[in-house]
Amino acid sequence: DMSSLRSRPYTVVVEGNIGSGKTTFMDHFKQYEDVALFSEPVDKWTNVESHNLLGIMYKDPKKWAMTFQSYVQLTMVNMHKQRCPEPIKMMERSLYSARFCFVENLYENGYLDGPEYVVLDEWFKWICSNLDIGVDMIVYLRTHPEVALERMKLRGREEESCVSLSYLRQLHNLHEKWLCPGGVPITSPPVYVVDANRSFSEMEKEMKRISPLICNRNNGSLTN
Ligand SMILES: Cc1cc2cn([C@H]3C[C@H](O)[C@@H](CO)O3)c(=O)nc2[nH]1
Repeated sequence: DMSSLRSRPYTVVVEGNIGSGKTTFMDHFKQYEDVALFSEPVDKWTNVESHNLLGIMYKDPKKWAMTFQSYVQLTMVNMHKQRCPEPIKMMERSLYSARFCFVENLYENGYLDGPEYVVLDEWFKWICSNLDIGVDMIVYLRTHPEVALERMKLRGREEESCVSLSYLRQLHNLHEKWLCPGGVPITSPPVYVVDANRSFSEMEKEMKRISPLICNRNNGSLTN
């Protein structure tokens, strides 16, 4: 079959605000042996040679945003390039949300200065044009920022204790601008918007609706 011609597995990226339910959504796919799950390497971001980059970034974003986002970019490239034997690779976030949501937001808030923003963007452009960082599908867990805030508080990640509703609103708007400009989901790569404001049991139904789109891929077929 044509799958041997593919240099990478069919890649699905799960995107969404802080507290949008990405981990819960991805846990549903543990039951499929054809799907390899790659979670955000938060454990790396909170312990790089004993430095908690996530923590210091939230405590002093002006000073540490560049350092943190530079390391996030490295770990996300690593995740994109991670080979997996399974035909389907599902990633939590991507190089793209790093650039279009988080870096953009930090720059808009003045936590990244012009030179820092430009250098991160130069790295991003070089990576995109020199490495195969292809994404075949995006699942966008869309939430109201108020819902995301409540979920984030429930989870209680210490580093996020200072994250405000306005910060989540900014990130929400940047996700919308990137994935559904003018309210219309982009088609390349295709974006499946999931209403993630709903309860877990209702989300289960959504996952059952989405799963066939993801799991019944006959890889490499030209008639995608
Ligand atoms: C790609 C990417 C993920 C990501 C997460 N984060 C933050 C948001 C959450 O508080 C935490 C875990 O997602 O890291 C960030 O500031 N910049 C990021 N860039």
